[in-house]
Amino acid sequence: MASILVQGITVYISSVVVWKLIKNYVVKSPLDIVPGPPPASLITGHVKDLFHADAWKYHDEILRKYGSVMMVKGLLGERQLIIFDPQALHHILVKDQYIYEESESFTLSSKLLFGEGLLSTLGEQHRKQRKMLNPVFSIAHMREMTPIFYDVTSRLRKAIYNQVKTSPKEIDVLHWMTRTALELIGQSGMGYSFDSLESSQKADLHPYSRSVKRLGGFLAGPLAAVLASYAIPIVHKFNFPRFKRWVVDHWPSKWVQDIKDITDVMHETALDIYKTKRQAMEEGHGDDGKKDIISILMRANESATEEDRLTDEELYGQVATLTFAAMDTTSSALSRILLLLADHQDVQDKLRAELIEAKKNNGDQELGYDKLVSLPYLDAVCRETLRVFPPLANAIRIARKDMILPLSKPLQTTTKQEVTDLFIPNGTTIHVSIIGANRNPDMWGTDAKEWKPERWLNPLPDKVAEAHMPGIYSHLMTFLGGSRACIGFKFSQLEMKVVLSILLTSFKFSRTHQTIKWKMSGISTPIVEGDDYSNSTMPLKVTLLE
Ligand code: HEM
Repeated sequence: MASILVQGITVYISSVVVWKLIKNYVVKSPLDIVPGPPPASLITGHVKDLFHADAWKYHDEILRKYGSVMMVKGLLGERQLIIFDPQALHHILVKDQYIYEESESFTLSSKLLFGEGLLSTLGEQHRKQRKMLNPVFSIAHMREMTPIFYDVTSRLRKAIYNQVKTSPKEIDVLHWMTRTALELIGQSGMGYSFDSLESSQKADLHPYSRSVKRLGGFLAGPLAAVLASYAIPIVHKFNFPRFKRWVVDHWPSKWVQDIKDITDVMHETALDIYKTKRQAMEEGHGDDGKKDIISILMRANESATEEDRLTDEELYGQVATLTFAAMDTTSSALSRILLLLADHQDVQDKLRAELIEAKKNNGDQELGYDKLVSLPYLDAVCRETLRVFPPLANAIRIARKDMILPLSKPLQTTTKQEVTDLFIPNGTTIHVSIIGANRNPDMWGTDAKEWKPERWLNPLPDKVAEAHMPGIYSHLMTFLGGSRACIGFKFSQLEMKVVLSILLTSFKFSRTHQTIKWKMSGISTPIVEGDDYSNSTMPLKVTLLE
């Protein structure tokens, strides 16, 4: 009986999906039937090229050949835009941000994974959540949290020291950066410990981070795109959670069962953290004066007006969202920096010298927030890495109605027409090319693609400021701009700087014989060339300094 019911539901959902595909991409291909300037003649590639290992070469190619806008074929044959023209980005992310919104498939999938947090809400609800959360990420709170960062990172140093104390060793740096990032968001975000960082076994990765890593593999590819775009919105319309759960439990597909197990682990972990905090608060002990993000948020929420107050579901949603958003992004950035330092030993030596000198001048004590964030060379290395290699190369938005999108610079189509704005039909998918914006030679000069930390030690070219790129960080789009920009960007910088200051004053990092590639679907992740795509690793040789 159960299997007949599940089969019936499968047939129903499949037919609705097939019908929607036909309707969207055959009957109504929006860029064909709506009048306006001819962006279709910009079509030059396929969106899947954005997800290859080393896909930034593709963005560089766009820059070289087409300027700052390119039209590509989507995974299902539909037309999508890749854009990094500054004025167009200002419209998409700031001026008309409520028209160019996150896609329904993204917000609904986020809701399934993280509940009612920042990543899955839109409009008024999102605005209300940001209003409560923005103050929690203030510099004052970052300052207060700095000792927690040092405490966790000292445990990381000890773990690596134990492995390399007798002789240099090959260490999977990504593994350690992921564990550290998770423990840091656990301790400073929720006052919760995911990982003592004592064991050096790979198997000791917390089930939460194992699940997030597996999830990345499952969500890449056309099947996940079709499900997220078509099946999830259909299923979402049925408001019978227990019935939906029953169907998922009986669904005869290993893929679905694996995703279910992964999301269950993520959900249960976040719920456990949230319930413990809520209980401590209700019993009037444990949370008073705690400096972690969720404790501060819960206290602020208690005294907020009725109209601003977040519900329990929304508070739980922030726990799940922050844990996810903080882990792989910052560990990807830190792994990238350490790889670049391994390739540029001169930069590594110079940075180490700055850190040792600063600590010496601080009475051999670890630097506090203000001294650490103002170290010029450390800052230059971090900025330059986040510019050339942003962990998230693209952000996706959907036009919710027909729009005219102005451009900073006229654009030549492949049929040699010049256009100063683009007609964007309702429903068009837009890839905000973060990496294209950050490497634009019109702003950064002819060496825009090169990694040169020194460029931040001198005044930036005038064109950088004149472009008015709407990014919240250093004229870069790495953390995006507008009201959905990354809320944790100061947190991530503090994390990077504390980890680098501790590791580089204790160890030297160099390359092994293995070649590292970067997988670019979602958050960039390193893999060893020739290895399975789902096995992200980044081995480096680590030597204890005298
Ligand atoms: C190098 C590290 C990081 C990078 C490059 C990064 C980048 C980004 C980007 C590009 C977005 C916008 C995504 C979109 O709208 O499509 C975003 C959003 C977000 N990030 Fe980060 N992030 C980083 C670290 C963090 C950390 C450490 C936290 C939390 C402590 C965090 C929390 C969030 C949240 C909650 C959002 C959603 C904001 C909203 O929709 O209002 N991120 N991040």
